[in-house]
Amino acid sequence: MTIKVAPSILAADYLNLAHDVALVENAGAELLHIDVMDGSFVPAIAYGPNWVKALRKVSNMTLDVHLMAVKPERYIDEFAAAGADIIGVHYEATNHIHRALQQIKGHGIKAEVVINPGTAVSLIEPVLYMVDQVLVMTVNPGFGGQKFLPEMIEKIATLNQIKREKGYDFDIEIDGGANDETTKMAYDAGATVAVAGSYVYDKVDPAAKIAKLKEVTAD
Ligand SMILES: O=C(CO)[C@H](O)[C@H](O)COP(=O)(O)O
Ligand SMILES: [Fe+2]
Repeated sequence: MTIKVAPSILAADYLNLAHDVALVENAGAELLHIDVMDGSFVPAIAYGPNWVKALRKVSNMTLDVHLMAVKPERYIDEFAAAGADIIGVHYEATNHIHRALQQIKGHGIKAEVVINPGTAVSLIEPVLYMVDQVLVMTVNPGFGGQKFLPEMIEKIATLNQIKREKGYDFDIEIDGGANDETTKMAYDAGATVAVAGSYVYDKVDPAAKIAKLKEVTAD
């Protein structure tokens, strides 16, 4: 087994997005990570549902939508209709995380709960029975190109232990600062999906970077 790779289009060439997406799909990336930023939960603004609709037309990859938005309930239906396969909502962004996850599942797609570096795994334990994926932020959300926080490895191990003890089968995803070294560390702790933005889209050879992530996590 190897880690599944989810290139983040935040680091792609926006004017040649179709090309950059095809490149990672042909290189074996399983998911495409789409960062949605509302200018409030995080300072930046990025990618509305029309982008997901357009990407759906050109890609068969699993479209992995990371909603960095306050009250994400307001946007779930639109992103599901646009063709998202997975929608992730931040624990910190809503008073009603359980209801938001129910809303996602109501569309027949995968539901993901996301935690910031400052949020403990114990806070999301009550919803772990109902999620398909847990995203452990390995940087503070909002920007690409930040440094991986090694302290987050312990959270991955804790989630992996809960998964085994309770018989859950959610994926564990990391997002932020992924490279071959940090992805290997996360994989060894139990991560099953790595989002990689700047590491993959380094303008040199995205296919080689994906191959490297697969190589270092090959069992
Ligand atoms: O959610 C995100 C930022 O909030 C991005 O997915 C993340 O930053 C990916 O970029 P990089 O791999 O360059 O760290
Ligand atoms: Fe992200």
